[in-house]
Amino acid sequence: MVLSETAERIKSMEIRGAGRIARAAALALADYAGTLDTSDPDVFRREMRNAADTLTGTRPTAVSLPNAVRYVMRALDSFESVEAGRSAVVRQAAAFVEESEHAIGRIAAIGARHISDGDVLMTHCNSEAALSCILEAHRQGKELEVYATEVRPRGQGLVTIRALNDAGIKTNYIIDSAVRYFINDVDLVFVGADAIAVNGAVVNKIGTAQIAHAAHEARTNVIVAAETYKFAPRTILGELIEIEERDPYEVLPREEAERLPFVRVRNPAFDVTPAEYIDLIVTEQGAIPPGLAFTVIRDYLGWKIEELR
Ligand SMILES: O=P(O)(O)OC[C@H]1O[C@H](OP(=O)(O)O)[C@H](O)[C@@H]1O
Repeated sequence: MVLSETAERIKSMEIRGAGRIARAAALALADYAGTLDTSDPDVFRREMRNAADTLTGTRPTAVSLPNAVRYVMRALDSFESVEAGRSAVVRQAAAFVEESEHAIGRIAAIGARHISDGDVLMTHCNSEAALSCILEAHRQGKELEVYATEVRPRGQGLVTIRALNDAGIKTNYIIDSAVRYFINDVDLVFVGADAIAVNGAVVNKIGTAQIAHAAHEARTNVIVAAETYKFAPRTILGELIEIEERDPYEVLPREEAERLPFVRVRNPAFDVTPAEYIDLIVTEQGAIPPGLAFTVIRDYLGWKIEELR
């Protein structure tokens, strides 16, 4: 697939989910490296950097995307020839995809341990990582019931309830604003993440913070399932994670919006849940309290203190 096509499919959310976006970007770089018709290493490196920038510019919040691109582009830190560079990019992209898919399996195994037989769970949006924990607990024979939210305006909850239905899991499909209405029936909230900051704050689909707040009030634990490559190294430097604000016409059709000149439609795609509303973060390397997020960045994303000077 042409790189620009992958970039467009990520931007339009045809390719969505922080993990899927990361894998699609890695493979797009590998494909692109194969198409570059040059024998000049400098031209090759420049064109690959342009491609990397195109991909990372598609969705600003999910740090899995720049982390994946950075991981693949490390193949070009030093290479003797274009052919060597091309092969290195393809190998690095394949390695990322394999590790990313393996991570989901590890997260499922670790996350399922925190789900008890008879639990009533709540999940939000469509997170491959969070869903893998729920499906694994079900596969282990644990009796489960799930509340899944609709997730306005793009309706990712439909993807989730289809997967839960296909697995034969008793599911309640609710509108986003019904979370606090049902939260007292829920034993555990399980969600994914698009980014995790060094202080343990979790960026995820809009509405997650409200769910976590309602869960905190109801003394219901909140578990976040996320691969280590969703942790955001640059938040160590105090950088904030950009919250993507998407097309207002996803919320209100253009013809209606144009009849309301005094109305501005706001459409943030994510929000930030403070660490104090998160009880556990399950990664493929193990489960940590949000206060230990820095150790993941230090130990798995290669960011040591000296690199920040
Ligand atoms: O990587 P996985 O766990 O699949 O998804 C992580 C998060 O990415 C999704 O964002 P979007 O629907 O792509 O905007 C949701 O916010 C989901 O929780």
